[in-house]
Formats: sequence, C-alpha cells, structure tokens
Amino acid sequence: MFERIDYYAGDPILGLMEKYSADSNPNKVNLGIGIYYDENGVLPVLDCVKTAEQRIADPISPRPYLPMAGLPGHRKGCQELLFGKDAQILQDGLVATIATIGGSGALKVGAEFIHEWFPQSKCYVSDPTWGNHIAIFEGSDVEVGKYPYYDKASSSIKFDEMIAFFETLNKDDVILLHPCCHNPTGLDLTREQWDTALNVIQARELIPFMDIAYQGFGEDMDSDAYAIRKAVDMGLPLFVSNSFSKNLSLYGERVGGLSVVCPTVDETERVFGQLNATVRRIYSSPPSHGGRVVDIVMNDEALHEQWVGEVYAMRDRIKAMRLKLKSVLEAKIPNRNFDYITRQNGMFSFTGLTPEQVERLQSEFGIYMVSNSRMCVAGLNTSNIDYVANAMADVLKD
Ligand SMILES: Cc1[nH+]cc(COP(=O)(O)O)c(/C=N/[C@@H](CC(=O)O)C(=O)O)c1O
Repeated sequence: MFERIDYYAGDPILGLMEKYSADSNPNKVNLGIGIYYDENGVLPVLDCVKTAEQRIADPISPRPYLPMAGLPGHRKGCQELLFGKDAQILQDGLVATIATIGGSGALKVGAEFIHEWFPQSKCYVSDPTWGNHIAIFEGSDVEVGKYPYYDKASSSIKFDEMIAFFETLNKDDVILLHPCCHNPTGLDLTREQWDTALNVIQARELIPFMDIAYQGFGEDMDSDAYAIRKAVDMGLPLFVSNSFSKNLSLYGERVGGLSVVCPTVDETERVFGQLNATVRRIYSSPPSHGGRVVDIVMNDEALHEQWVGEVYAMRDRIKAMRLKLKSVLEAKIPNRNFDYITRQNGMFSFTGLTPEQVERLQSEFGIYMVSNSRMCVAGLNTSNIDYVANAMADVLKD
C-alpha cells in the first residue's frame, strides 16, 4: 500500500538536533538550529514570560477554540511591533493581521493565499535563504526562483546583481526578503540599499513578502523593522510574517503572525476574510497558550518594557560572542580575515567552511553547524568558545 512512498531524507537543520542529542562527546557544542542559549548553555524562560505564565495559571481558565485569526491582543501585539505603536496604517485599519503557528505557519498561510489569489506569481528567495522558505512555498504549489544575494568570495551582498535581477521580474511576482538578521548569511542591506531595492520593487510592481524572525537581535526593535516601515511609507502592498519563537524564547509554543498591508479598508476586509478562510482549511485556529503569553507581554506596558530589555540582553551577548570568536581566531590564524564574523547581524554567522570542514568539526570535535557552514552564534558561551575556536582553527589550517 505505502511501499511507493519515498523515505524522508530529514531536515538539514532539525535533523542536526537529533544527531547532537545522540552524540556522547562530553565537549559537544550545538551551533546548528537557530535557538538562543544563554551563557550557561541553557534555553532561557524570559522573566516577562514567567510573569505572563503565572497570570495564565492563576486562576486557571478553560481553553476554548480561539478565533481563526487568533487573539485580538496577539494580533495587536504583532502590528505594533512591526509597524510602530502609532502607525497611521493601524489607525486607518489598513492591515489584515492573523496570529499564526509560528513564523512557519505565517509563511504557509501566506504561500497558500498567494497560490490561490495570485496564481501567476512566482516567489523569489535570496540565494541562499532559510531552506524551509523554498519547501513551504513549493509545498503550496508556488513556483520558487532565487535572486542573487551572497557573494562567497567577498563574504558580501551581490547588491547590484540583485537589483538587476529584480528589474527582470514580472508584475505581482513575490520577493521574499529578510528585513534584518538574514538567515543564513547574517548580512543585511543598508538603509540606502533598502531604499533602492524598494524603489525597484515599486517600479516593477512586485510584491514584497518580508519574513522577520529575529526582530530585536540586529540593532533594535524599530531599526530592525526599517525595511517594513519604509515599504509602508512608500505605499507598497506588503506581506509580513513574524515569529516570536526567538525573541520571546517561545519556540515550542508556536507563536507568530502574518500581516498584509492593503491600499483600502475594503481590500483589508477582503484579505482578512480570506486569511481566515485559509487558516480554517489548514489548521482551523492557532494555539491558545502561546497566544495568551504574547497578548499579555505585548500589551502590558511594564512587561513589554521588560521584554525589550531581555531581548537586547540576548542580542548583546551574541554580539560579545562574535567579538570574542573573531579575536581568538585572528590570534590563531593571523593571515586570515575574520571580519565577516562581526559584520554579520543576528544569530547566524556564515563561516564559509567547506562541507568537509563542517563534517570534521562534527565528527572529530562534536561541534554541530549546518552543512552550508551556518553557525548559530547564540550557541557559543565563555565556557565553549575557546574549544570551538581551536577546533575551527584546526580544520581551517589543514
Ligand atoms: C527566517 C526564518 N523564518 C521563519 C522561521 C520559523 O520560525 P518559527 O516561528 O519557529 O516557525 C525561521 C526559523 N529558523 C530556525 C529554526 C528552523 O529551522 O525551524 C533556524 O533557521 O534554525 C527562520 O529562520
């Protein structure tokens, strides 16, 4: 009956977690999946989340279905975080926002929506991008292409090539963009480059789809949303998927959002309705527990302020690890340039190690990076960074 079903080869990122867990090496280090670990190598529960959890737990309350779009407070929290608390488009009711099952759920609903209502549109992702971007859009029968992004030789962005490629695309083609903390390269456009890119997107009548999964880990909450807010200022139609997995450290609660910025209130109502219809036919409604945590933290002024501080502390620890790794590697291999480590933003560093070198780190040292050489810098701490730097120096020297 099922003998014709293909074996699943596994996911290049999630599959690493299983291998890491099974590794008996006492010195093993997990630099694979994009998860923030604290200085003690522990996945933190943020203090603001602890408070929210206590409020949810006492008094304990029933767990009815949520609306298809999720809790209004969760949706409001997404909108204010992405567009700014006083954004005119929010006052004018021009944003259709739903709470989703993480950023992945937001991308899936967005992909389904595009397949249904823009069937001629192709989706173009950066080369390279987060691998699941391609799987999610192709899984919704949206044809996926790649736009030039990363130049391996110079560890920089192929900006002119990217712009030239955008100029060749068709009206309503979708451009999947990382507003900050690009995964896997860590390389972000400057504000001037965003302005240029968005002008071309506007001129070609392309549809920007911005996936922001690490807001607050780059510069700050507002700066990290620059591209999103610039697109709004320009009057562009815009899709934004956001994730609270990383900046609320709520990975397993599956909380995110999908927002669509529309030209008129009538179009916003139409889009919002169809987003609900799409949710209903995929998973019906989002999870309530995580949604309530988001609602409480995002809408309680004191908790929101505490949350921002906790995100910036995570950001700053990652930045400190970048500086330390760069200095240790420079000391060990003086003739090699490691500037890329501190030029990159967010959780990831694209190390440029060859697949063989990545494999050696794993098999000889128990250090796990994604096979494309992406390192999750948040897995480093003062206890393991010398071990990791020594191992990287060893494989780089040979
Ligand atoms: C750019 C991006 N967008 C969306 C997601 C999905 O987020 P979530 O809210 O958990 O559904 C992730 C997760 N990335 C990390 C984990 C994973 O691969 O699923 C990663 O790149 O390691 C991203 O890196």
